[in-house]
Amino acid sequence: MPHVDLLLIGTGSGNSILSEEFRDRSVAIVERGVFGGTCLNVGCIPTKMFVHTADVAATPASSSRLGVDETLDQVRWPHIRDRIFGRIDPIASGGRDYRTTHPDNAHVTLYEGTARFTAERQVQIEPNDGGPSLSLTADQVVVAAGGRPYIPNIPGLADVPFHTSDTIMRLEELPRHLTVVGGGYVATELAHVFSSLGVAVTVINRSGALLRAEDEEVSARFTELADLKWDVRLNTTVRRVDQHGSALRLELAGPEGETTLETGELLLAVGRVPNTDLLDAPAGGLAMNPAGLLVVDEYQRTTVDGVWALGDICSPWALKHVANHEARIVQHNVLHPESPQAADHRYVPHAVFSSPQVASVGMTEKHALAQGIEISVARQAYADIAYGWAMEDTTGFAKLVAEKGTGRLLGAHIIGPQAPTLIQPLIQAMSFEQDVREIARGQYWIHPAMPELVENALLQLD
Ligand SMILES: Cc1cc2nc3c(=O)[nH]c(=O)nc-3n(C[C@H](O)[C@H](O)[C@H](O)COP(=O)(O)OP(=O)(O)OC[C@H]3O[C@@H](n4cnc5c(N)ncnc54)[C@H](O)[C@@H]3O)c2cc1C
Ligand SMILES: NC(=O)c1ccc[n+]([C@@H]2O[C@H](COP(=O)([O-])OP(=O)(O)OC[C@H]3O[C@@H](n4cnc5c(N)ncnc54)[C@H](O)[C@@H]3O)[C@@H](O)[C@H]2O)c1
Repeated sequence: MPHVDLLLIGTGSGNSILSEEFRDRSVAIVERGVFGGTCLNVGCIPTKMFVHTADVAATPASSSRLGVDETLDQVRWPHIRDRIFGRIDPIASGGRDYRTTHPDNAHVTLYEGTARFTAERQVQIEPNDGGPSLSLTADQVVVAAGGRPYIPNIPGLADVPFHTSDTIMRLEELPRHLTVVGGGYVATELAHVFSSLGVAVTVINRSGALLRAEDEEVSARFTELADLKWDVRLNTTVRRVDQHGSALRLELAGPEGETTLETGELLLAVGRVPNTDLLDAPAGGLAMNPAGLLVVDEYQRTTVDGVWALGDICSPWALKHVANHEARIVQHNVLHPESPQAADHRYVPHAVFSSPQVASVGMTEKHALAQGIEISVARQAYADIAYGWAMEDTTGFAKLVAEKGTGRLLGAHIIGPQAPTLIQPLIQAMSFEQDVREIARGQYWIHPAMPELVENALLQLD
């Protein structure tokens, strides 16, 4: 049975581990899908390329309030789709070619197939081309096998065509109507994309608010604004789906009782599941938590000696910046076992690139109160800063949660233009434990730029 120094499962964030310091080690990589993983091929990168395009397409709809009357003449979907994937696909194949043919990677073998544990640090690989399976052992294993869309158990689903985030971005043509099931990141980002490109969108959400995990005021504002653009059905579930001519017919149960809805395309965006089942983690001795994530300690060590994990296979955040951070930790710890580093998960921020945009770090007001912390809460509207006047923004705001007395920032939540960019100084403040008074007063804030939103929010804290 072949043996390698290092076995890497998954080429998303895991692929970045192989620096030149690994050149004297034999390495095997196993990848069952497209080289480069979720973020590059079907996740962050294409979605944000579509989101930017959608933002541009949506501009005419909001420009008349500034006295500029614009119209959207045409959306050329095949051009947009092919422009985006015409950039991404060569990066994925280039990454694969680099690992398989470049002399830098003479010590690396890429196996294209599915790895499944058969013992500790031992896998069986089922090649994608149907060839004979192969077993492999390794001194060290890095599991970076990510996750995939969760497919809910809806009667009739197996007999109809439906989409997940893996497929919807490659549609042949735009439908007249799209139904999105879910109310989280993927649902709200892709609803924005398709509605801005001219598709009528219905969002079906099981709970009573979109982006329900956000601070309550942010989630409520987002839901209120979404309702103005999309047909939002809250507290509603899909009971059944059937093909009806060229359309799909959904049977819904919601506040109005049982209703039906006809739609051109169906997008399921109801969360993701880790790929631990495909790996047969228990056969490798790897412990999982109740959510199916691999159990790791602060050094990203699994429960088996010499086996490490990173990213969506073990991380409750399922965010690319977290996977990247964990990849750097694993890289260091595999190379320098004598001085291991711990991952820093203290203040993990996130952003939702919908319309409006949302960004958040740390505790919501509700979480802080639940912990019995005495808090000061500040709210600053975009409408009350100079750049907000320039944009005629009437709905965005920043909300800060700080500990009373100490000046310690506990959480920051922004909804509105450029929220993911505006929040960065607050992430920095929390990570470096800066006093909010010092950040507000101890530096210049460019006038009249958008970060005055953050400055003014900080100045309001008690
Ligand atoms: C639509 C969408 C948009 C997103 N947008 C953002 C965003 O804006 N910002 C952000 O921070 N995050 C975003 N994310 C999340 C982000 O993409 C993931 O957190 C990140 O890509 C996870 O990286 P990973 O390396 O853990 O896993 P992946 O990139 O999923 O890599 C895992 C790889 O392992 C392979 N694999 C799995 N099982 C096996 C096996 N048994 N054998 C061999 N290979 C296997 C898979 O084929 C895959 O290529 C988005 C996700 C989606 C779906
Ligand atoms: N901007 C970003 O960083 C970004 C963008 C997209 C995805 N992601 C990552 O990918 C993950 C997956 O995104 P997502 O939007 O699929 O998940 P999510 O967890 O954000 O949202 C899932 C939604 O589906 C609903 N839901 C769950 N089970 C359901 C069921 N059985 N029936 C009906 N509704 C159900 C939930 O109430 C929620 O509204 C995210 O958690 C995030 O980590 C990140």
